[in-house]
Amino acid sequence: MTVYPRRIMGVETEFGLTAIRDGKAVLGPEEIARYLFKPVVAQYKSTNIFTDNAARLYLDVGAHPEYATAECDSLTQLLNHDKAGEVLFNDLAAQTEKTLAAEGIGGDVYLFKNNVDSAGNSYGTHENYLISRELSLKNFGKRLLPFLITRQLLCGAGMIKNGRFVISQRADQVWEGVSSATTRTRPIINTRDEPHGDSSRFRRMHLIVGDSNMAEPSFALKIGSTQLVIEMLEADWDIPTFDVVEPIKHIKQIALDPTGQTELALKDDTTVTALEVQQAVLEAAKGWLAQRQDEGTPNAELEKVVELWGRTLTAIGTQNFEPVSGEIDWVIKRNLLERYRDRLGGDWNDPKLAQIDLAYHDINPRRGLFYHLQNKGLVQRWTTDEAIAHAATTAPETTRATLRAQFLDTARELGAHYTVDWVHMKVDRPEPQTVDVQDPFATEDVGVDKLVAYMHDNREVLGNAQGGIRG
Ligand SMILES: Nc1ncnc2c1ncn2[C@@H]1O[C@H](COP(=O)(O)OP(=O)(O)OP(=O)(O)O)[C@@H](O)[C@H]1O
Ligand SMILES: [Mg+2]
Repeated sequence: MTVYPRRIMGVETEFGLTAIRDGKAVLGPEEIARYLFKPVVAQYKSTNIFTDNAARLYLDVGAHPEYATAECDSLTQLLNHDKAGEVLFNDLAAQTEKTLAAEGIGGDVYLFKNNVDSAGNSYGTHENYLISRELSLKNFGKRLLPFLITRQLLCGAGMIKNGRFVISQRADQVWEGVSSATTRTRPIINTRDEPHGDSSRFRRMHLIVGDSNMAEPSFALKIGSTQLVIEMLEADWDIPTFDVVEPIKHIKQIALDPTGQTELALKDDTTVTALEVQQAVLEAAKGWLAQRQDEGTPNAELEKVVELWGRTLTAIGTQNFEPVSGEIDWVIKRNLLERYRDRLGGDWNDPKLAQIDLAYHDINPRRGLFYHLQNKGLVQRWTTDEAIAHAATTAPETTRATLRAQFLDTARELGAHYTVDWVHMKVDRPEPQTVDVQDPFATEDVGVDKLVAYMHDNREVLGNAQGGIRG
């Protein structure tokens, strides 16, 4: 089986959005979303565009703006591009506040990187991992499930729900293990076959089970641990298998139990705890990493992942969370909420606590509670502001995304009439010319070079700078 130490990955994040003036929402959800996208529409005539860093920024049906990172091939790079999405949306929010003020509507615009709004509606954070076409996704997915249902112990974002603290926001929102339908049955692993690449070689595995993360180390642990498990399964590494009878029932129970002691019933009539599953997978990952090919995500980064993974499981086992209190989202948030709860009289149902819960996810670095903690040095960094700022303007240099960025750069500079998606790039004039890059690992492509040259050669007759973009 092909093992991909260098693997294409992308993360899609939907955001919560509202504009508040004097404590009240000033516009309906769809209206405020339209305001947020006004600068995008003014520039690109569309609410579905590829940005200069080759990511996709769009407004789907409903009112949750989405950012899908460009294709990345290593962990910290993906983190930088995920955080770049916050930067771009935060800029749009600032512009929207100015427009609202100018129109006499006023209000502060809030974007929340979380997964549940105050009415209980859920929106997603989707992880995409390239895997080989040789794999049966159904089988592969089933073997991943025990890890995925317990992964929330490492990287849940936590929230108050029905008067108590739960460690994951999304655990309640998935209804199935592995299937091909997204909206109707919300499977943890979506088998819908849209590889965005050569379908004879690649699959794109689409996971919808994770929470959005604010803390950089939590994001790194979520993606890094998953990468290691995928590699081990591809390599047929000796990784313990757990035939869990009812994974979906357990995922909800695990969210309620920060001790990790939830008993998972196995098909051989024995049980294992959620924490034991994670410990067993971590032990296997350590062995794997010791001989892993140093490609894609550097082994040095994955060693940091494994170290944090171990420290987190120890914290859960001993219930002494001090050693991870600046790294794991649900732990950081629970500490914060408990401090306020005690001050407010001890009731988890206090509406002020719900506000704090939400304010943690505010992406505005000068206002959000998470950023307040990070700016004070109470939350640890995995990357730097400089690297994030670079990712906000520059496509990943090591994947197909860099080709898309070159194409967009020329097309936009010369005012070409063009369309683009993950695979295709097309210029309409003077004659329609389409190039597809079916290999997401490619950083050079003769067809793209020719298309760029074609635009330069025909700069006088390229179009009227309308710049229609297809997602
Ligand atoms: N071959 C690939 N393997 C893994 N990930 C990929 C591949 N090609 C693209 N991606 C990533 O997949 C994500 C696709 O995002 P997009 O929002 O367009 O998702 P979708 O699932 O195709 O569509 P939608 O969200 O509209 O249903 C991006 O983050 C992108 O970087
Ligand atoms: Mg999407």
